[in-house]
Amino acid sequence: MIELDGVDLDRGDRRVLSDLRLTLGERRIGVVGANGSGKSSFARLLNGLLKPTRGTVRVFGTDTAADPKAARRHVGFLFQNPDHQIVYPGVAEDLAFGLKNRDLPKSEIGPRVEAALARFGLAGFGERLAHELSGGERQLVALAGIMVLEPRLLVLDEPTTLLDLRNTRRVMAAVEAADRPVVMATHDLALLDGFDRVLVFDRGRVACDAPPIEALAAYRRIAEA
Ligand SMILES: Nc1ncnc2c1ncn2[C@@H]1O[C@H](COP(=O)(O)OP(=O)(O)OP(=O)(O)O)[C@@H](O)[C@H]1O
Repeated sequence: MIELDGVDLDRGDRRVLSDLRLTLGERRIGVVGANGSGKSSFARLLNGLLKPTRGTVRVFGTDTAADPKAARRHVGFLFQNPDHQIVYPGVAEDLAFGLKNRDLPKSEIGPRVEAALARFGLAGFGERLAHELSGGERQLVALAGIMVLEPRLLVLDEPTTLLDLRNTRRVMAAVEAADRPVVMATHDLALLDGFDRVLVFDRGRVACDAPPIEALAAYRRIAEA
């Protein structure tokens, strides 16, 4: 599903990721690490938002640097702040936007938008204005906006950071129910319970790559060192 081969990433004049060699195929993959350890940079490599300085990133066989457009079709990317994602004022209008861009016939767009909203507990929200929704509802709209495009993989960059407990639970229930693989960067270690694999980043390198209990223990050791 995801292959990183000898990947370095420089941002500005700094090396922020070093020599990443990873093959990822699990259903739920967590990414943790201190502030500035490289989690967001790693997530952004997966859909071609950032290109490696050295090495290759392949997602479902697509080289994200050579064909970022195809990479973005494969990978639905959710930002920490849904306001970076929601483009149109109306909820249904916003979800329809991505589908129109994909030249879907008009007759199919409405039903697909309705179905995506219903799936995230947002039935009846189509005519609401996004800026009038709560932060958690907006994050769910942003997630529905990605899922409606049916990407093969979801990459979520700290999707619950702005949310209260109730909305965190709603977003995580939606993530758990997602019928496709998920890569999620987070500072909230409790969310990784039940994940298959967790990567612990430390200063741009993968310091531990293990199931949650072992990985989170390693992360705590690094944080306390
Ligand atoms: N546009 C940029 N130009 C230069 N350096 C950058 C840029 N964006 C990020 N960095 C640096 O890259 C490093 C990794 O940042 P990144 O955002 O990937 O970390 P992170 O683990 O997601 O951090 P956080 O937990 O704070 O979100 C940091 O040292 C950061 O200062």
